[in-house]
Amino acid sequence: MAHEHAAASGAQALSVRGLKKSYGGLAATRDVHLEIAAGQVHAIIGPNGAGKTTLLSLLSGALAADAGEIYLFGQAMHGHAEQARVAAGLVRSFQITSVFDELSVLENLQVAVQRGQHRSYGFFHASASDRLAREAALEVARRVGLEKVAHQLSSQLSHAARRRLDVGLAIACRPRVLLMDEPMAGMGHEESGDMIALIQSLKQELTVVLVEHDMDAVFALADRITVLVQGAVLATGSVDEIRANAEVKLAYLGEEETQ
Ligand SMILES: Nc1ncnc2c1ncn2[C@@H]1O[C@H](COP(=O)(O)OP(=O)(O)OP(=O)(O)O)[C@@H](O)[C@H]1O
Repeated sequence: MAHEHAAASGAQALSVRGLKKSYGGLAATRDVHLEIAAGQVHAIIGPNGAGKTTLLSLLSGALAADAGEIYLFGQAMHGHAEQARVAAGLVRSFQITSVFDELSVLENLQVAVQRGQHRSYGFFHASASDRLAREAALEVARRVGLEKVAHQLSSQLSHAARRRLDVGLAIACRPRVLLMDEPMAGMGHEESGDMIALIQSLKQELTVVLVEHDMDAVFALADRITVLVQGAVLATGSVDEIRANAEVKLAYLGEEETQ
């Protein structure tokens, strides 16, 4: 597969150059440059209001950047709408609104598979394509540990199961780079552990950009960490480099002191 080849050759999954976004007078993203290697979990951390969610929204295309370039395995994504980025393999998870409460887990996954289908099974006619979509949806349900509740209504899921469904919906779109916004939010210790294991398992297939406040999860998962402060990149490095970085410690200490 091209993606595996890319991972093996150390290719950049995502390159971000000079990305900028202001809300009125407030610069939420200031000239952000990022290089995210294929097959890695790359965490984005930073104090509240640092611009992490804004950055993910700019990458997914939910927000239009004021300036800058975004490349997915060398292919320009800037200037493309969100759906075109999804089709190219740049997919954001945890957009809770994308779950249809009145559909079962499996039906939700099937809708997501069919949305991303033109990339893979577009040449089959409708009924064969429906069957393949259902099989693919079942496979995704297994993949995220929801096979036992596959026929339950999505509205009946626990919080943790719903978050797994969010991951499943994103995987169903066959991402090459998965953007995850606080996957551990609102989870207990054990549920977080399960989510960490799930994200760890995804690394074999894709690249993950992870925004997360739970530092235990970040340190367990990340190959590289980028620290954002006031919309700008303060530092990028390995877990050990970031933990030892005096400027990073100061940025967090500064936050604690003001709270
Ligand atoms: N729609 C908006 N309009 C105006 N300002 C906004 C908007 N969204 C975010 N901001 C501001 O932009 C800055 C960055 O916000 P953002 O949500 O991206 O940060 P964050 O790092 O994700 O924060 P948190 O960790 O609290 O989720 C903050 O100062 C925030 O108040």
